[in-house]
Order: sequence, then structure tokens, then C-alpha cells
Amino acid sequence: MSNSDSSTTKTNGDQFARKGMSNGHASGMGHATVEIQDGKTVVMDDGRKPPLAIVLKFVDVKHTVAIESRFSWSAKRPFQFKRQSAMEKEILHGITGSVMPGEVLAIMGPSGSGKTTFLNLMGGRALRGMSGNITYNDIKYNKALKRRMGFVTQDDVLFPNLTVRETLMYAALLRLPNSLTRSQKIKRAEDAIIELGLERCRDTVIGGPFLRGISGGERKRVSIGHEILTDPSLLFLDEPTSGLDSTTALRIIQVIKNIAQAGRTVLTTIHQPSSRLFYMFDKLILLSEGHPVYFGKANGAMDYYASIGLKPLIAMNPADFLLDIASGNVNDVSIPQELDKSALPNGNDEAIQPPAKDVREYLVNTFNQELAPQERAKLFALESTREELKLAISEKRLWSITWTQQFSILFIRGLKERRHEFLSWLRFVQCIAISLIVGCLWWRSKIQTEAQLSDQAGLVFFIAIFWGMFPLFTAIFTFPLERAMLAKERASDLYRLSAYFMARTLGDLPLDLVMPCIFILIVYFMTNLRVTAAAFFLTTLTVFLDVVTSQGLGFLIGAVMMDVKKATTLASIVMLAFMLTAGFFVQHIPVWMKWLKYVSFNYYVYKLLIKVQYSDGEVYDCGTGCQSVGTSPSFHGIQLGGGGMEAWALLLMVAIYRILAYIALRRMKTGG
Ligand SMILES: Nc1ncnc2c1ncn2[C@@H]1O[C@H](COP(=O)(O)OP(=O)(O)OP(=O)(O)O)[C@@H](O)[C@H]1O
Repeated sequence: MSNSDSSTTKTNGDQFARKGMSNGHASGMGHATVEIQDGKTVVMDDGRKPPLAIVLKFVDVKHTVAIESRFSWSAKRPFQFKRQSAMEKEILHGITGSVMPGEVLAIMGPSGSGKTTFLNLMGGRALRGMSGNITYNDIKYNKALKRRMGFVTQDDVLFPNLTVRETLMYAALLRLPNSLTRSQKIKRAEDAIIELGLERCRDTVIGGPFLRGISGGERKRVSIGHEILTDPSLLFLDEPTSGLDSTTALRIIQVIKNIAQAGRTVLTTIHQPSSRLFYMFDKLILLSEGHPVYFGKANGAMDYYASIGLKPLIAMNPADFLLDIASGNVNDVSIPQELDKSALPNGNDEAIQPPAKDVREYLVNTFNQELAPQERAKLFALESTREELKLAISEKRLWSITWTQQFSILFIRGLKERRHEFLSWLRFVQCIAISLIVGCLWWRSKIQTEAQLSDQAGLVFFIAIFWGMFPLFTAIFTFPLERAMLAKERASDLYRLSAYFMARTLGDLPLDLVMPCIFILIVYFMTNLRVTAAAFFLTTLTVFLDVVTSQGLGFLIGAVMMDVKKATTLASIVMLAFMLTAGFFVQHIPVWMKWLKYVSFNYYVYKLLIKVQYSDGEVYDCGTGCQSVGTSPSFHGIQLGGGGMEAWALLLMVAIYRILAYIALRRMKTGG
């Protein structure tokens, strides 16, 4: 019945480290020797420090979630809606244990038993609602630990347009320290490709819902490669083998095992491993509806259950047996007397299977009496970690590469990811087609009469609105669409948010400025706008300002909402309000609504464009009805001349919108 792990009973990470860990080709990520001796850092062959040995302990870990509060309605009081108080549900009911460096802990249990929740808590994620104690080398979770952890989530979060090689190469460039040269980092990415058996799909794109790419198993392996490139001390994997054939699954678990043997602490949830896979795990935790029903050596599980009267009656994969009993299903399983008593005879001398609830209760109670006290005793017998290893856990880790390097890698990665978008001829066709339609509608426009002038002002207004709207509705998608990736990378502290923000907001700018250039070149001369070099360049500059301001507003709305639907709705309301107050439709806005005009960037852009077109002091021959332009200092309520104030207002908005978008992104929850 004993499931004790004698080699670890009196062991902690410190002692483990003293033993020295040879990884050789273990992780496959390098050919270095990992050794930590008596707290001295032994540098690996390629110049990196070996991963810090971390002992993970967890005592009485419980997790409670709030179940959404609802409004209730009763027919007796039809006009009264009652808010029901928020209900709480405990989904983990006190789990105790430890995992040592060098060990792989498998977390098993039926669907919904709390495996992912437990893994997340161990990885310092979604800690809200948790009680109990989780320590890493006897220190509680802190942000410095993020970069010592690798987390492979159930859903693979990868860029669909990057190839396998690019994905791993950018991960290596971002994650590995400057003690390695660029070519060494790329070599490590190549090693990962070979180790994970991804050679055949090296240059295939990852793919997504609308883009055919690598297979599901290959995606999973890329996700694992992405995380292990950094040599994390702690590796968490959520169902790394689901959907894979048994050979690929075995290969993955072998890689994971090698990673652990090189001194890492590894936790993985697993659904239905084959027997071969099952016996590769060092430790096992079996969950049943959030209760632990087994904790100990994986290869001791069957003996433990045999000792409490549960044995398969037919040849069975141990994992199938364990999942069956954890679900309360004891078909083809011998049952102990305690459960037999609860079964009622059906009159035909055939015992009825005990109810699943009784089986689960029996497992929980037996575990609490038999194994839980042993595990507790072992945990408390562990020597506490030496001070320097404790300190290493909370020491502020320096970024492995500089801000500028992070920025340039993220910039290039972003361009590669969106290369198809940039080079899409559709965007050019769209821009040229709209330009030609506008050019034809306002063909050789004149300003000799009031009506002609009004028509041309309509064109100027259209330019202001079009280049205020088009980039805005493109920019609002930026952050919501990258939310999952950003959350994942930020949770592992891959880069500074400022580097990502700058790279992402500047990445699209070159192309976003090419489009207005094409538009202006076509429209300006077709529609006969003021043909002087100064007017042409000032118009182009104003449109550029329009583009970057509206982009900033788009980034802000996207970052605040982080949801494409909500962001589009808000953007359309804001744009409509800004457009109506820009000065073309309504000139006499009620005083109490005037503030809207001053926050509308369309208002400043329209004013600037009007000033550029009509501020030359030239007296137009516009007949009797037209005294407005040239002869009058104002047009449509806009004071002609100057323009500095409008340009400054726009520049201020460019900065403010971006700063606010950055703050909104900072506040985004990463789960880390
Ligand atoms: N935020 C939440 N609010 C309400 N219930 C939750 C929440 N998070 C998890 N649960 C519930 O807690 C239980 C455990 O969920 P968890 O995802 O950890 O299970 P699992 O064992 O990983 O399942 P699977 O194998 O299907 O992925 C489930 O019943 C789930 O519905």
C-alpha cells in the first residue's frame, strides 16, 4: 500500500542540486552539462546558467469560484426583480503534496475533476479564490517566478501565419539571454525542431481556422518547443498528448521526461495515457470531483488500490482503471466489502453495482485515512530549502535581452505574421477603386460659385472622414485579436509591454501611410484641388496626421474593450459623434454640446484641410452669392489662415490616445 518515494522523502531541491544533474542531450535543447554544486553556479557549455532547482509544495489547496449572480423574477411581484446573492462553489477540496526537481507529476481524473484548475494554481495563475499554501523552494509565488516557468496550455496559442521554424526562432531570440550569440539561439530553435520531430513541417505555416497549416499533434509539439526553449525550472503542461497517436504521445512524454531529468520540476495533466505512458510518470495525483483520491508514485497506484480492495478483474490499462474508479464506475472491478454492503441484492443473487457516489466517497475517505496523513508527514519532514536557493526564487530577474532587441524582434515577427495582409492586392485594389470613384465624382471640381465651393468642401470633408474612419476600424482589431497571445507571453514575462506596444503600433504604420499617398495622388489631381506644391504636401501631411490620430483612437478602443464586437459598436458611436461635430453638417452646435467638437479629431483635420485649400488670400471670382472665400477671413465658420493650433491639437491626441491605450493594455489580466 505504501506509495512513498523513499528517494525524495528526505530530499529537497537543494540536495537534488548537490547531486548534480547531467542533462547531456536530455532536453534536446543543448549539449551542455547542468550542474549546481553547493549553491555555486556552474555555467553550461553554451554559456547559460542552468535552471534553478525548484521544489514545489502544496498544502491543503482549495479553490472556490463564484457562480454568477442572477436576477430572479416572480409572477406574484411582476415589477420586482430580485438580485440573488452570488453563490460560491468549491471545485478543489484540499490537495496536499510536493513535486521535486527531476520528477514528472501526472494529474489525472475524469473530465471536470479539476485538473486544469489545479495546474493553473500551481503555475501561479487564476489564484483568486484559492486557499491553502503553495510554495516554490519554501517561498510563495512572486512575479520573478514567471520567467522560471513554462506553461503549455490546452489550446495552442500560436501565430497562424508564421512557419514552425519562425515560431521557434522568434521564441528563442526573445527568450534566450545575450550570453548566447544570435546563431546559437537559432541553433537551439533548430535543435528543438529535431528533438520534437518537426523537421518535415519546419517550413509549413502553423495555420488557423481559415488557413490550412500543420496538424494538431504538430501544433502541440510546437507549443511545447516554444516553452522549453528557455530551460524553465518549472514546466506545466495541460493535456500535452490529447488528440495524438500513441507513438507521438510517447515521443512527447519522453521529451517531457528528459526535461525533468535535467533538473526541472514538471507537472502535466493527462487524459487517457496508454500503459507505456502511464509508467513513465514519477508521481501521480488522481482527482475525483475535486477531491484527491491518490497521491504518490505512479507505479504504486495499482498496489494501493489492490490494498483497499479495488482490483481490475480483466486485463486493463491502469489509466483506464483509475479513471473508471475515480468516476465511480466499478464495472469489471473487484470491490471491497464496504462497498458490497452498500449494494442491494436484486433478488436474482446478482449484486447491483454500488452507486458511483458511494464509490467516490469510499475512495475519498480511504485516501484521507491512508495516504493523506503519510503525504503530510513526508512533506513536513522535508528539510527547508537553503537560504540562497530561497533568495534565488525572489531575486529580481533581469531581462534576458535589451528593450531595443525586444522591440526589433517583435517588430519583425509582427511584419512576418502580417506579411500576407500587407501584400494583399485586395487592399490596394480597394484603395485605388475608392480613389477613382471619388476622383470621378468630383472630377475637375471648381470653386467659382457658392454651390461649386460647397461641393468641393464636401470633398475635403470626405477626405477627413474617410482617413479618420478607415484606419480606426482597422486598428480596433489589433489588440483584441492578439489578446490570447499577449496574455500568454506576458504571463511568462517574455518582453516588456512597452516594447510590444511600440512594435505593434509602429509595425503597420508604413503601409498605413502608403495607402493615403496612393489616394491623394489619384484624387488630388483628378478633382483639381489647389495645385501648389505647398498645398499638396500640407494636404498629404494632414491626412497622415488624420491616419495616426484615428489609429490611436482605434488602439485605445480595442485595448479598453478587448472584444471585437464591443469595440466595433463603441467605435461606430464615437466616429458618428465626431463626424457630426466636425463642422460640415452642423455649424451651430448647442453650447452644451460644443465640448464634443473640441474632442473630435475630425473637426481639427477638416479645419486644417480647409485652411490648406482656401487660405491663400486669393479673391475668387465667385459671382454675386459668393463672398466667402478670399474676401472673408472665414469659411463655414472656420477662421482661415494659421493651422498650428489644430496641428498641435492633433499631435496631442496622437500621444494621448496611445498613452491611454498602453495603460488599458497594462491593466489587462494576463492570468499570470
Ligand atoms: N470559473 C469557473 N466558474 C464555474 N465553474 C468553474 C470555473 N472554472 C472551473 N469550473 C468548474 O470546475 C470544474 C473543474 O474544471 P477543470 O477545467 O479544472 O476540469 P478538468 O478536469 O481540467 O476538465 P477537462 O478534463 O474536461 O479539461 C468543472 O466542473 C468546471 O465546470
